[in-house]
Amino acid sequence: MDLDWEGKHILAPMVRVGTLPFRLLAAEYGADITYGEELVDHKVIKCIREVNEKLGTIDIIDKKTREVVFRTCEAEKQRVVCQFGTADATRALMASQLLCRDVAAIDLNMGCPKSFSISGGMGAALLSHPETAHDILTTLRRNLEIPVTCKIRLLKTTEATVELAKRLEKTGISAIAVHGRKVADRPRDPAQWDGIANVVSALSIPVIANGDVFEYSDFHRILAATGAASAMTARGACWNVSIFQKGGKSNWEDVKREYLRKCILWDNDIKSTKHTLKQMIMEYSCLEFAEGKAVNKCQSLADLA
Ligand SMILES: Cc1cc2nc3c(=O)[nH]c(=O)nc-3n(C[C@H](O)[C@H](O)[C@H](O)COP(=O)(O)O)c2cc1C
Repeated sequence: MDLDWEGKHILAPMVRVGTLPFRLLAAEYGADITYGEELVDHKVIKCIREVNEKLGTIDIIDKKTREVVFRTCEAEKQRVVCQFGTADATRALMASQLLCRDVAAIDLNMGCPKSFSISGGMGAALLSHPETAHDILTTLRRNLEIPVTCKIRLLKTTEATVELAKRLEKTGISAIAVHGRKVADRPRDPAQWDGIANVVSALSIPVIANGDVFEYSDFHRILAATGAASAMTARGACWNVSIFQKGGKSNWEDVKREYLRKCILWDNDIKSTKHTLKQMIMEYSCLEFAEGKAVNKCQSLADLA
């Protein structure tokens, strides 16, 4: 069954941030669809799927190291999207098959500009290899029963972006997220909402607009400016995940406390927990102050608590 992609407020994929506690908290504040952090296919195909009776979760665990690569639970099954970093259709399918019964959709990352991704032919490298992206998406579409989507950036020209988006649409994907920046742009460069609007005008499938949603009212602004079906936020949510709340953001201290409470409840990875807390502190305070220094020193969730 397809997901409804219309009028949704969406948590963007974020490495080291978008793990189970963060996604559940986003949903509690009002996020309709929550993307997990990018999972690299090479890593996932070395994993097994285990039911964790103690926590009530489904865990995708590395066979050798027992590292939890992805953790989810029944409560988010209808809204969690699993994003893959991949450059190969067979590997992408093998990785997807391990967890497709536990998630609402599978997404292909076509926007990550980091050298690790690009050098492996993943992320933004796929923007210049549409034939590979096409191969991956059609393979996933033909073999999976859940919706398949992808997330792109803008290309150098409007024509190129629209041509790519149309080509991807033909693979039968359910929706496409467009981050309104080019590969060379910095996060602080303003997102080009008009670039997203051009893709919306050219496609029939739902477009998810992404870039510079920092307040609840920005969801409506970006939808009005682009004509997109739905809107997605990354940094706005990372800094204060209560951005999804209609009545305005909650107190930052309360959000941090609730995030940590959920991390303890779901036994979240300490590195991911620290990283996320540090992102929050950097935005609203400073890592050099007592709290930031204390978080830096912590080695366990108990220390953080
Ligand atoms: C901490 C962080 C991690 C990110 N990780 C991913 C990722 O795993 N996959 C992805 O497609 N984009 C990733 N992005 C990009 C965001 O999903 C989003 O496209 C970008 O930040 C623009 O949205 P914003 O202006 O709301 O921040 C990440 C961004 C941030 C800030």
